[in-house]
Amino acid sequence: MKTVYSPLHHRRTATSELDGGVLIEPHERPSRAETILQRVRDQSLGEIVAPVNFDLAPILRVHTLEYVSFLEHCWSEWAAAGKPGEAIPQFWPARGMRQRVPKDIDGRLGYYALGADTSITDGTWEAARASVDVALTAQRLVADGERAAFALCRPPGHHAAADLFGGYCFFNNAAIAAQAFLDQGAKRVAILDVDFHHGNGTQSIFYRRNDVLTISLHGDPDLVFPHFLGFEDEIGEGDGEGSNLNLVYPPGTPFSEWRQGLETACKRIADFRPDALVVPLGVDTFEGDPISFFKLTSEDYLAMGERLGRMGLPTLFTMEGGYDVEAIGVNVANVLTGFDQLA
Ligand SMILES: NCCCNCCCCCS
Ligand SMILES: [Zn+2]
Repeated sequence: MKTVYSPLHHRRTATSELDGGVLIEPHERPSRAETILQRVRDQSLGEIVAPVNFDLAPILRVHTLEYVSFLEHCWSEWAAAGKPGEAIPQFWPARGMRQRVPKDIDGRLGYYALGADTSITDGTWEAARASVDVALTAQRLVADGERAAFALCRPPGHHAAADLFGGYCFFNNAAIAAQAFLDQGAKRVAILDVDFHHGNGTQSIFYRRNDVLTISLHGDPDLVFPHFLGFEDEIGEGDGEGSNLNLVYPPGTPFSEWRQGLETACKRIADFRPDALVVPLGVDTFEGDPISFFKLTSEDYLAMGERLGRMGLPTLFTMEGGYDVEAIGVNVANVLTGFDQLA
């Protein structure tokens, strides 16, 4: 399987993440992508491909123009306001407040943020754009006939909604790629999010549509980020009713439990008869992950990949979460190896 990678992810090197009331070194750090890339190379999983540069058009098929413009100018506006640290939202249009975009950068940051865990810094825009190019280049490989491709995206994307950033995400790489399949003639696309956290952004982007089936297996939002979406009664709305499936699991969930959800998801996808499958691949389901609570082992990722391969669908993997940096390379490569073994 080919891997698409861009060194421009290094432009996203935030130094602060607000966590537990203090600023820590961000969990979502450059070494994640470098560790994965090294393992892909060590395992000779396939060619490493540089991305093609795309313009804003594919992004604007998913995200609003105002949001994109906010992301492009946020850092310069923040710096121009003389703020000493990295751009961290502090004020939100909370319940009972007006849902409008103010002029002031503090107000604009809060309007477009779903959390304060994701600092915006110099270079974030460039890295987020490159991450979309990585996803769209991998999508093009699959659309042109590759059985599968791995978009080594950083920053990740599955928490980003049409006009929301957070959870370390800015552009929803998987949603943009899914929309690209449709714009290139696909009738139906399935998105199966295996990250530990609910793919809230992806769900909300396609929630009222029936041409994209969105499925997510994740930790109980009552107990973990994103907290306010991802419950099992969210099945889609309007034309999209029945096109969203959330499978929620408790702390300590092992692969033996998790894989039953994977089976349910695979059956749902087979019934949907998609032309392509997009897999937002987070490996923060790993037993050693510092911010999650499932108990998958590194070997389990081989079985996960193998099951996905058995779907027999053109498949695009987009890198999402996974914060045990020591283990992330093995865990990601195991999914891809498991998938490929059926090639
Ligand atoms: N104390 C943990 C803060 C977690 N912040 C959001 C997690 C985003 C995961 C993206 S896959
Ligand atoms: Zn995650």
